[in-house]
Amino acid sequence: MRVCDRVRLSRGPFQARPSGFRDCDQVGWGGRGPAWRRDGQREGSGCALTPGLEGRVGSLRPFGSGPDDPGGGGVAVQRGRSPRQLRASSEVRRASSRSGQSCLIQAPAVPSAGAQTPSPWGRRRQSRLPGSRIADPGIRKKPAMDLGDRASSSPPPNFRRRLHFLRKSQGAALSAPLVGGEVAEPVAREDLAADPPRESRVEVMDDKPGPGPVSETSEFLFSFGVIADIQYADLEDGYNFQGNRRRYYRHSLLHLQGAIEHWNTEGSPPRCVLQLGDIIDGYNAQYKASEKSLELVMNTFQMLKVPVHHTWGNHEFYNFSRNYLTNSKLNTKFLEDQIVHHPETVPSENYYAYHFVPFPQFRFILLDAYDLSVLGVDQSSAKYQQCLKILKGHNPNSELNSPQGLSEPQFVQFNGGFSQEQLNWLNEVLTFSDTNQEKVVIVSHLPIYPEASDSVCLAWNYRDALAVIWSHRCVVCFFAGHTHDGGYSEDPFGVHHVNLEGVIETAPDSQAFGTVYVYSDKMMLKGRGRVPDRIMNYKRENAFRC
Ligand SMILES: Nc1ncnc2c1ncn2[C@@H]1O[C@H](COP(=O)(O)OP(=O)(O)O)[C@@H](O)[C@H]1O
Repeated sequence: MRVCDRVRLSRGPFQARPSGFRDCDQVGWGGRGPAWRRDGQREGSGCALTPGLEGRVGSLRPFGSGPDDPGGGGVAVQRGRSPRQLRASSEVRRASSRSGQSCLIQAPAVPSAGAQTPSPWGRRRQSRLPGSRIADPGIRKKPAMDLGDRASSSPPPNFRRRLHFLRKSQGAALSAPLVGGEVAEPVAREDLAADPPRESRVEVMDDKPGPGPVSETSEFLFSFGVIADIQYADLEDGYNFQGNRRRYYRHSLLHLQGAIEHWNTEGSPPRCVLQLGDIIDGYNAQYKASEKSLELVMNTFQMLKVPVHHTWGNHEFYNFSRNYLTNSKLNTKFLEDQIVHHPETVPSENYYAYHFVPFPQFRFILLDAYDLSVLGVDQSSAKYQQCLKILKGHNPNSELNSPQGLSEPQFVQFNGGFSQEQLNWLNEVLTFSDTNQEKVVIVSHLPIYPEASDSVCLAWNYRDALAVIWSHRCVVCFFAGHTHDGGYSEDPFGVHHVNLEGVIETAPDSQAFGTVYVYSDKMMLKGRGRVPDRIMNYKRENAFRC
């Protein structure tokens, strides 16, 4: 990867102080394309060039530019390349949009994760989704965005030293991670493996080729399960909003049972299971079946022999208020880890987020992607008014669930965002993990990386979350649900973004869950059914290679 000519860190009201910002070449973000209405008619025109890539100074419009917006830790990268050069150098990929829109995503000029990471099972897997609509090939330019004060923000601490180090190291493989601009000792393998099972094996599904030999130096440590968007309801099959994806409301419970049976009988049981949100469907509320359905699904989870961590998604809020959820079995905060003498790593009660340690030196962080949301909050509350203002400020549609015409299509009612308070807390936890050489896995219902997700499904202020994560070296991967179609990308800083395929849109003869096998040098997602396998190497140093 090339070190960019210049990197700018845009700073807004975002208070978290990054412990060091890594350089990157270019980051691509989802654009907007023509929309198809339910009746199949097309609305709107061709795809817009990705915001920020059309000017000579690449820019990502930072969230939080207004007084009511949270965050503002967006990044601006890539200078001195014309739109034509950018288009020529960037792989233009098409991705489907759940809104029925198609969009073009400008992939980074650097080799993308899909290209860098050899497919573990011999096939190259992409985040390109089945059934995607192809975007209009005509690319419409938008005027460059005004960065205002942010463009002239000073670079992060240690930036110059870091850049100097990177330039000096061009061509040389960096094996040691950076901490605060200094070269740190590599994490010793022994440190990672306090008491791991002495085995190096991965189960292989019959329908997939084997993963190939696991390196002899790679030591298996532990595993965990992942499952997303169960959306159970006692209803006949239906369809998604666009009417093109079948939803198996009843069968989703059987899929869950199958996953639990699998995890319960694995030779080396997973340490825990991560439930990525939308456990029951919003339709339950209409039929006044919310509590009954939740009970049914939770009773099924009772069969699981290991702890389950529940994330909250939009469908949780269609069924229940935030207050209700806080006092329900869906609140698994009691499983949190408390770090003695580090009160800054204790989450506030204002959002549903916590961290835990399933295995020594591995910290998992569960985030609340609806911390800023109009869902589940009392409409008379100040928070509701604040969130509605943010949403309406970015979405002028009368139907706030519609992304039609939006330059930032993630600003829809069924999404939400992270408050500054939560981002500051995340920054503190990641700082602790950096200092203690921990590896971190982050979980959220909403995805935050455009390359791995439909742009309509991203968290409102996904850039702020990325800015925090990218300012630390400890994060290995970010698991999200919500899209149902799945997706994957390794970002330029070596963070693997996995969007898990949703159970609700999984046919009865298939499956949708996975087990992640954690090794001393990588994580391997073994997908079941329509969940693809992934190898996620701990390769943060790649972000600094030329
Ligand atoms: N393009 C859209 N325009 C208007 N409403 C939409 C649109 N997409 C989704 N919705 C509405 O938003 C809500 C959430 O959508 P849904 O597809 O059920 O979300 P999820 O993918 O989380 O299951 C539903 O009430 C749905 O009707």
